[in-house]
Parts: sequence; structure tokens; C-alpha cells
Amino acid sequence: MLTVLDQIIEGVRADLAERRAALPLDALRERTADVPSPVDALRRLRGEGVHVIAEVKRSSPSKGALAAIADPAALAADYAAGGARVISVLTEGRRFGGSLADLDAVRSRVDVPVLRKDFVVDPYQVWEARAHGADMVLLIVAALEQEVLVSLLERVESLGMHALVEVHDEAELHRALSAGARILGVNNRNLKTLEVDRSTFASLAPLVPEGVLRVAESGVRGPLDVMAFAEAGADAVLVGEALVTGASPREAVAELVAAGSHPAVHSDHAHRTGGRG
Ligand SMILES: O=P(O)(O)OC[C@@H](O)[C@@H](O)c1c[nH]c2ccccc12
Repeated sequence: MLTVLDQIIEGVRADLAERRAALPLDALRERTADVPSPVDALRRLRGEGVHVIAEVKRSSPSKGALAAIADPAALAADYAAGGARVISVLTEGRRFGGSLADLDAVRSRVDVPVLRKDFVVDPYQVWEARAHGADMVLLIVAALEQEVLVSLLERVESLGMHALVEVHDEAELHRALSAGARILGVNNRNLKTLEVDRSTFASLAPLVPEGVLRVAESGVRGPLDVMAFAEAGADAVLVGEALVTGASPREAVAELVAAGSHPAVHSDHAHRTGGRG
């Protein structure tokens, strides 16, 4: 039986085949020459406190439509004004309602690093991310054979970008680390059942070695969740739904940023992680 992830990837491959037919890899590669160099997203995510990665997300397979988002660039500008360190843009169209046009719109508006959030299974998509100005690319371990993960990660870094390498369990975590992940995302949403279990991050975070950044993904409802992930060792949180469905995205991000830089969070985080971060 096909899992949700398998179904999504089937659609992603079909859409990718069309784009590749319209623009062959060589031509795509040439386009990257005119694109300004990537910003160092890893640097932006280091340092005191828990940083916020704010996501432009229209829909999801678990909830359906979340928000219309008529102007993704304006939303991204609000996120940046609220203090988001990185902006994540979903570019998958069939289930998440995103597009490369959204990535372009956001890129042209904000200076903060931009993450292309998609189901990347082919180097073409990594070149595409760069050609559209991305600084970071999501790689989902569950979607990739180990050799493919390794080569995609190398491609991302060779283009000067960083990868957010997403895992759901201990086996995937070990694969991510052995592939050389420097930014590790623990997705609290199980991709098979689509259920959120916020304890997933806390159970995997202690297994992440020092020097590798830890990002808690999915299920952040507000400041209390940020503080809980901080306590569990997060360097950053990735938040979508709570921001796109709220009244003021700028204020919502600012509240999360404040929770992540709360003095109690700081000292506790520094204490637990031996002062790193
Ligand atoms: O909307 P939430 O629960 O705040 O979650 C955001 C983000 O973690 C989620 O969109 C996500 C995490 N990993 C993904 C992989 C593909 C698509 C989407 C995702």
C-alpha cells in the first residue's frame, strides 16, 4: 500500500518531469549564474536563544486549506519584521498549494535566508532551488535512499546552500548524521499517520551530537511550545499553521521569538547543552 509520502512523491515526480521537459538541466544550471550568492543560513540559526523559522503554508494533507495567502511576499515581510531568522516556503503544489512562484515572490521581498520546502528527490530540484534564490533546501530522510541523500546533501552544499535534514525516528537520525547533516530537523508529525506527537523532538534531541543544529518541526501552537522545545534542546523551531491562521503574523512571530529568548530559556538551554548554541 502506498503511504501518504509515497503518494506525494509520485505527484512531485510527475510535476518535475514536466518542468524538466520545459527547461533542461543545462539551461537551468546556466540560470543560477545570475542569482546572488546564498546567505549563510546556518550562521543565522546559531547563537543565543531558540530561533524561529516561519513558513509560508497554504494547505496541508492533514488539515486541507489553512489560509488563502494572496500575497506571500507580504506575509514573508511580516515574518521578517517579527524576527524570523529564516523563511520557509512550501513549493509543493498538489497537497500544500505552494509553487516556485511563491519562492520567487518571497525571495524578491526579504533579505533573510529562504528555505525551499519540498519533497526533493532529484538534483534538478536542488539546482532549481538555487536558481530561484533559495539559501536552504529541505531533505526528508524518509523519502530518500541513503546514497541519494548523501549526493543531494553534497549538491546542496556545493551550491553554497545548507540543508535542513528531516527525520522522524532514531534510525533516520543516524542516517542523517552519517550523511553529514549539519542542521537536523525532527518532524513531530508522523508522515504515515499525519499525527503530531510533540514528544518526538525531546526523545531524539539528546542523540544529536554537539555542533549539529537541532530544529523542532511541526506542532508549535504558541510561546509555551517554543519554551518546551527550548527546554528539550532546540536551537530553532519551524512553524507554519499557527502563523498563517493567526490574526497578525508579525506579532505571532514576535511572540515566539520572545519566548525563545526568555532568560529562563537561555540559561536552561545553555546549561543542558553545555553552553553551546
Ligand atoms: O504547520 P506546522 O504544524 O507548524 O508545521 C510546519 C512544518 O513543520 C511542516 O509544514 C512540515 C514539516 N516537514 C514537512 C515536510 C514537507 C511538508 C511540510 C512539512
